[in-house]
Amino acid sequence: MNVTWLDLADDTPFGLDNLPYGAFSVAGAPARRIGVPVGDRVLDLTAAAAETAAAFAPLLTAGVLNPLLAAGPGTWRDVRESVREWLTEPRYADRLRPHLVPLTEVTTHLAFEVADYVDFYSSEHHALNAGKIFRPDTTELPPNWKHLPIGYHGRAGTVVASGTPVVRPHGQRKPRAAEAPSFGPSQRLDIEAEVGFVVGVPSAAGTGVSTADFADHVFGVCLVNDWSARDIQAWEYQPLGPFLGKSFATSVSPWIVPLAALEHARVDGPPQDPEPFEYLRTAGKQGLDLTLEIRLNGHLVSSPPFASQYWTAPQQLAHMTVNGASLRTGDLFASGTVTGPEREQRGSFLELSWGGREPFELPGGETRSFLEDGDEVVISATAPGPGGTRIGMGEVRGTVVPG
Ligand SMILES: O=C(O)/C=C/C(=O)CC(=O)CC(=O)O
Ligand SMILES: [Ca+2]
Ligand SMILES: [Mg+2]
Repeated sequence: MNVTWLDLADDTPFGLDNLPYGAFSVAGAPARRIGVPVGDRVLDLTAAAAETAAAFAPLLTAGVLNPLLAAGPGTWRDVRESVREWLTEPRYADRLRPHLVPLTEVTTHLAFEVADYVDFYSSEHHALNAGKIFRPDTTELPPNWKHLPIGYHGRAGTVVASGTPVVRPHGQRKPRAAEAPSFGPSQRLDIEAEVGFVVGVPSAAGTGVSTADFADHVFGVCLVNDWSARDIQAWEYQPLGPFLGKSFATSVSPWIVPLAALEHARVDGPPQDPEPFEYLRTAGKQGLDLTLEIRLNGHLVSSPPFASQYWTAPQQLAHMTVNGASLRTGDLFASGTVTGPEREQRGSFLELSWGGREPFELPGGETRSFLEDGDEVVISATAPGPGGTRIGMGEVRGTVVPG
């Protein structure tokens, strides 16, 4: 649907309306470069910017997106417009063709150096399910849940690139029926399918970022798998919240989709009752109609709808800075597990197997409650693009290896 000198399939997830950014290398040349997937290739943006003597070329030589993230919305727009121009105007074809690498030949890496990492808890369906499973006497949301987007600060240093093997964590756990805790490898290793937001422009301590200023700070969106050891988590988490049950690995997808590519995905968030405090109010469409898919060993096990999240990303950002906490370039905040109202829209195995009490079936007759060694989980997502097209968010992949 776009005019381009490239050979692009009409239904490619990486068309000219998408143009996400990531870091990659190729065999024999380990230096990391910034790339933009288009069709079945990756444009080496580091080389293309140098080739065309673009003013922003120096922002693309660090092997991570951080300098570009820090440059802010004006530069983000310039880069996006330049890439579109390069890929549409035939006069660039000969100069840029050498900088297009087949996607199958690249190794992707963490796209940005993660500064701080925050994880929220913004799906009402997930919060209700998790409450019922972890706290069987609970039938309702916690009393604070509809007043503020609950979150916790996670471990930035263990955010890993898609494809990084996930080592089964060891820790303390105490099944409800057991008298005393025991120590060993987690027996309830799980996933959480989430959407991550990547901060570009920092904010000063003491100021806070209003919901209206979201797009002045946030660069784009990725997919997150917040690996969770449910047995370690259940024993350790009260009263301070998640600690070792979630800090061993958090996987992120390689391509960061800029907010500009998600204009057609914007939808109203669900109605909020009670009306939130002034600093959490928003106007316009602040939700995103992303459809996630979770595959276990190649089998589709769930399709969580992101549009069903109660709290939106601008509200999460406003909340995490309302106390005056500053933002840094590379901060990552994740939505929390994305779970919809239906069984086949649950974003964790905890929910799919209802705490292990209802193992779910895979094609071929196998069943699962939690992850076994060798299991591979792939979370992918698409978003509406212009004219009925779909934009690909890529995927985040990880295989469990014995601890
Ligand atoms: O309800 C609980 O005790 C625990 C919930 C979670 O583990 C979820 C969490 O990490 C936040 C989220 O991903 O929604
Ligand atoms: Ca989580
Ligand atoms: Mg984690």
